[in-house]
Amino acid sequence: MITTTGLTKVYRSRGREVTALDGVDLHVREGEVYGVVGQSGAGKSTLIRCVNLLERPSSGTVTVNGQDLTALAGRGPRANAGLRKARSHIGMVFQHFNLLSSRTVQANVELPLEILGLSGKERSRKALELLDLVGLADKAKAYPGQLSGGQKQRVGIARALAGDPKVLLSDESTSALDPETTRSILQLLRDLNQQLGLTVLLITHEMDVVKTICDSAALMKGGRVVESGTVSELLATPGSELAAELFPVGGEPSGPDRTVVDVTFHGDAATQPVISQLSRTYNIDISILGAAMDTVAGKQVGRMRIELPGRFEENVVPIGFLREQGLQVEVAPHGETASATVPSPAPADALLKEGAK
Ligand SMILES: Nc1ncnc2c1ncn2[C@@H]1O[C@H](COP(=O)(O)OP(=O)(O)OP(=O)(O)O)[C@@H](O)[C@H]1O
Repeated sequence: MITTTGLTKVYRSRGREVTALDGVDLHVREGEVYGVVGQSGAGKSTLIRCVNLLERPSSGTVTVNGQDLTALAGRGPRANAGLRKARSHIGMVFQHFNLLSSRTVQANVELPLEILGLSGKERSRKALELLDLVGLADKAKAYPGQLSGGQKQRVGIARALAGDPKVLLSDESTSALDPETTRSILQLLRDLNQQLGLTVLLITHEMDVVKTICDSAALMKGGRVVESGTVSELLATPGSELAAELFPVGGEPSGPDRTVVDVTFHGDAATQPVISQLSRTYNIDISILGAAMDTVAGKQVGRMRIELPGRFEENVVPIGFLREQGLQVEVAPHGETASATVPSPAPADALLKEGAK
């Protein structure tokens, strides 16, 4: 539904150049909720603004619903009309709502419909229908100043849906809201995604947002996408930074001569009693050092850091057992769990690398 290829944006101001996007390839499938995360300055806002051509990329292409927007942007006087039309099918929701305070809630939702040239009667019908969809039918005549932050964002979402978009772009739409309101807005976005088959591309700096509603995610750093995939794929990727941030597990080994293993559960494996099976099969005591379980896209997933008695060489078979159960298993290198007291001869290091594959 959304594809960017080699998307690059270089800002030039006062003789300085800033490369905000550096060859971004993004693939968002139809009907999915896709989250882009990254630290401040990573290029997230620039990316989302380039997707609907609010910002013109320096190079690369943006295709939305099969239409190359970058080609539309460059073709003479009629180009803008084509781009405006294409853009009307891409809704956008903003962090600070961007509502007009002098207009009623209904008139705010009607604004894009005025631009699309709908008659007064049609505008009114559509706006009321959209306000009903976002749970604000009773606030049509209120002004934005009379609404809570969550209600204002619902108006913003209703307005974004006015052009019957296939795609909704959300730029930190819950960052200005408290946790409970955030949850209700995320739920609304999820409901709209499912009811209307809406594809949602959102940018956020909150991992909880990704955990709550995203099917897929990408991590941006320095204008590049450094990791991307479905949440399940990311969890199954050894060393994935996104997976570790989504399910952070801590915990230090209780002493030397212990093997620390990070186990990722997802899919069917998440519901199997693997830890007790492991303990019974090999007659070993297992300590849980840390764990984070949650439901992502309706499926239980999580990570657990466990400690097995003995060094890695003595645990090769139990670790193999965990892998056979379909679990993602990573053996923590000695240094990472601060077990500096554990001597680490070269052959064991080689095994650790093998074990961490
Ligand atoms: N209009 C502009 N002119 C010059 N530089 C810009 C402009 N907009 C963004 N930048 C620079 O581009 C880089 C990426 O900015 P961008 O706002 O896309 O990052 P971000 O990941 O969205 O950050 P944040 O989470 O803080 O909004 C930054 O170095 C920023 O200073």
